[in-house]
Amino acid sequence: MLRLPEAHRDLFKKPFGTLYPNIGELLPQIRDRAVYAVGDVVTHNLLGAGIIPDIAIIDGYTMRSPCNRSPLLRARRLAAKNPPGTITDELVDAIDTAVQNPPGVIFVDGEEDLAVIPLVLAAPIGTAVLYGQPGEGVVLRLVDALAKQEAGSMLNVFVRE
Ligand SMILES: CC(C)(COP(=O)(O)OP(=O)(O)OC[C@H]1O[C@@H](n2cnc3c(N)ncnc32)[C@H](O)[C@@H]1O)[C@@H](O)C(=O)NCCC(=O)NCCS
Ligand SMILES: Nc1nc2c(ncn2[C@@H]2O[C@H](COP(=O)(O)OP(=O)(O)OP(=O)(O)O)[C@@H](O)[C@H]2O)c(=O)[nH]1
Repeated sequence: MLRLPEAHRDLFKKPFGTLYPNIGELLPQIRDRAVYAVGDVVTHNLLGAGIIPDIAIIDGYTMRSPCNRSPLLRARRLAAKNPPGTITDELVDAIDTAVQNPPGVIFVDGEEDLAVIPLVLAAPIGTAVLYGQPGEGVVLRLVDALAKQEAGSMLNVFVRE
């Protein structure tokens, strides 16, 4: 697995894209795009806005029950262990499987926040990636060459264990 050194955590606390106070404000940006969501609240709010993410990465109970309802029922269901502060090979493999055969819901046993990095690296150009910024709102990153380059350099600060 890859571990995020304590010294570099701050690098990941600032938004890795554009911060919006709510999903409603970014809807025009993601219409006609594949949407990948990281987090239970983000996924819940996308469904509430009538948007079914092509990939949802969640970790908490909040979403487990709604995932048994129609919108995501037909999605491939994957599981991956991922302790806080890490990116496990299991999570990366689940992301690759879901990207190759969407739609998919990845249930993370642990913490899903850092999944944004491998997700941006695996996502096709043009995909909209959304994740929650605690207490501030939702971050949108449209996947382009720069996003992949930045995600690659963020991955470089991790230590392989
Ligand atoms: C820096 C991050 C990614 C490190 O995550 P890590 O896996 O080590 O988990 P950590 O124990 O730090 O956090 C556990 C959970 O508490 C939440 N959290 C973290 N810091 C705060 C905070 N200051 N206030 C409220 N909630 C917080 C996070 O959303 C996270 O889900 C995380 O702390 C964080 O800030 N996440 C929110 C932003 C995010 O997802 N960034 C990733 C984009 S590349
Ligand atoms: N205002 C607003 N805030 C949001 C939205 N989505 C996420 N957030 C914020 O981001 C935080 C984390 O969102 P998520 O990562 O989706 O929620 P989560 O999966 O329960 O969070 P962790 O498991 O702790 O990572 C939320 O608690 C909110 O503070 C949104 O649509 N609107």
